[in-house]
Amino acid sequence: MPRSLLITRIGELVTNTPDGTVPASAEPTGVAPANTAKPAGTAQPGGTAQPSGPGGSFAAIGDAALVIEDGWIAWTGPAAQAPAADEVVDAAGRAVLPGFADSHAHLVFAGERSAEFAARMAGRKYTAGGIRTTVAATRAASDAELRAGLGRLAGEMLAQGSTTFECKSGYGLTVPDEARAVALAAEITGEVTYLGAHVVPAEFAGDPGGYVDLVCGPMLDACAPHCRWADVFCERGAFGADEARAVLTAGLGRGLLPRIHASQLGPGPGIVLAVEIGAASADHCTFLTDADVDALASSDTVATLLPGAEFSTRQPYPDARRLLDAGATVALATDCNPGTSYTTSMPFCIALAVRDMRMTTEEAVWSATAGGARALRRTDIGYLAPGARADLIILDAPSHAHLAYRPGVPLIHAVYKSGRRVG
Ligand SMILES: N=CN[C@@H](CCC(=O)O)C(=O)O
Ligand SMILES: [Zn+2]
Repeated sequence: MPRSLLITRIGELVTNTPDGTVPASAEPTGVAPANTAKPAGTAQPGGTAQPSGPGGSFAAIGDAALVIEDGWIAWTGPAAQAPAADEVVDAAGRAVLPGFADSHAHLVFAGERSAEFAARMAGRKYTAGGIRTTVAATRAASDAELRAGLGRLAGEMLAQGSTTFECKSGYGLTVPDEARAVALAAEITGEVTYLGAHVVPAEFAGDPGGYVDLVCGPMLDACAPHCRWADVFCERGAFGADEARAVLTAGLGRGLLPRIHASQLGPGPGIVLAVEIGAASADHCTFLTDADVDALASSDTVATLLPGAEFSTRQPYPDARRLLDAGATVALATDCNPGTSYTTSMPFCIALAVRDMRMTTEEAVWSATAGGARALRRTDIGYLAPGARADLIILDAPSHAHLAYRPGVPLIHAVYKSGRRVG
């Protein structure tokens, strides 16, 4: 018999309905379609779920409980109806949420670029060229140094409630350095992304086509065994549409699913390309055209917004409302990297999204959990109902809204991954 754990006296249990269905054992209330603006609802027991939008729904139960068996959610519902279990945790009125799914992070690097950040705050503009500074430091670092940095950042993420995170290469840009980056990333996450096409390294400045050939050929061969995803920075100063298509098509040929950095620094072809090629996600989406919004709204490609990057580069935030109102699925992620967004905090990104991108608290939490799961094409995380992995967080607060209402405050009381307490 599997050992069971009951978490009870939950003030607000955020369940989510990522696939548009209502969890069988729960009667969620306070349900707001993730794709429409709704006032914050207070979770209460009983009531009826509203039909969900194409991007799934935020849903929550008040005075709730959940049961974990063998690392999976076995039951959710009103605390008064909770079944007995081998162990009991008293949440004492705290909120319980699915763990955050951070679907965009660059964690394998050495050095830091605080001087570049300070110069930007003093008025200098961000350019993709800063990436080369980190490439030089990363190439010079030992495996042990890179592994230590990766472990530190992964620890920060877990402590702030990210139970799943993606990790890209992209600061090596030689065959051995990229292969080393993805191998190190694979030691700590299953969501490893090959980003050999981050920028053209200085030694290929006179031969960008030669670099794309390397990325699509020997570098891909060396990296593919460690990766699930291929990515490309499709932007002026990095790679154009044809090069991006070549890289993502080559990745598909090796079984790597596509995702893309698109329209971060200006409007460009990346979002439409992402939809055309069936990418799981188009990331940044800071500069949107009507065609971009239409393409995202009529596709399975998630728009992953990275407000930490706009915060740290002092750019305008992406227009989340326009995407949501058009029916696109929106995810939030940290974009943790030493250049444009040196944060590992999903709560910080949620606060920015609510305060500065006019997302409701429900939409922001859905996007940071179920939205991130969608962006990673995962059906086992991002929600809490039978069938979901028991990846969850207990907040030191009675409701999810506190994540935006109390910005900068460490609100993560406990973190469970596959039913085991890890933070
Ligand atoms: N835009 C491309 N890559 C990173 C920035 C990397 C850097 O500046 O080091 C990003 O997602 O923002
Ligand atoms: Zn990025």
